[in-house]
Amino acid sequence: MSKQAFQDSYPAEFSHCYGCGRDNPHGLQLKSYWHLSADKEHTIAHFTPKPYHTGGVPDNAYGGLIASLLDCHGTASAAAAAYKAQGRDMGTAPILRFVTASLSVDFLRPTPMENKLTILGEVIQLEGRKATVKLSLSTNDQLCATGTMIAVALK
Ligand SMILES: CCCCCCCCCCCCCCCC(=O)SCCNC(=O)CCNC(=O)[C@H](O)C(C)(C)COP(=O)(O)OP(=O)(O)OC[C@H]1O[C@@H](n2cnc3c(N)ncnc32)[C@H](O)[C@@H]1OP(=O)(O)O
Repeated sequence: MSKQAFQDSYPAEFSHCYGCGRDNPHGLQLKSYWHLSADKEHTIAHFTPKPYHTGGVPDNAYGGLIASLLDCHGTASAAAAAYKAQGRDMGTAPILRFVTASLSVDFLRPTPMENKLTILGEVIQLEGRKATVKLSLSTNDQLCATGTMIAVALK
């Protein structure tokens, strides 16, 4: 299985996203991959917050950062699952790209700043142009946030 990040297969015109665009030097440049565990096929990404990603107090990450990480990992996971369902490698034509139609986030506990964050995704439904993605963000084995996304493939 390819170890290329999903986002690195996006065409150049789709590579400017603040959350995951490889051509956005001011962005988060999130990278997502397949992650095979014993029981399920997930997608995974990691991100280590910088001190300026803090929320109200320096120890904790800003909620908007958490939502951004789930957002970009979710749409990338939807695209990867759609390519896989069609038996195609990511990035092959015709290009499949998803945007966020809805995203709900539950912030379960404050997210500490000093550690690497793990973002997991699971595409639980793929129907027509619509993907439903379950998301989570954890650190030090502590679940900090969960999310549900509806992503829609661009026409
Ligand atoms: C800024 C855009 C740039 C685009 C080019 C770049 C793209 C590649 C760059 C990748 C970089 C990463 C991106 C990071 C993730 C973002 O941050 S994306 C930016 C934030 N999101 C947006 O700006 C999206 C704005 N919304 C829209 O453009 C349109 O509403 C949508 C989502 C494309 C849907 O419109 P549409 O194509 O007319 O589709 P529509 O027929 O209404 O709906 C299709 C299906 O989705 C369902 N659906 C639509 N909306 C919803 C909803 N809110 N809740 C539930 N279901 C819904 C419909 O019910 C329908 O379902 P079925 O009837 O087929 O079962």
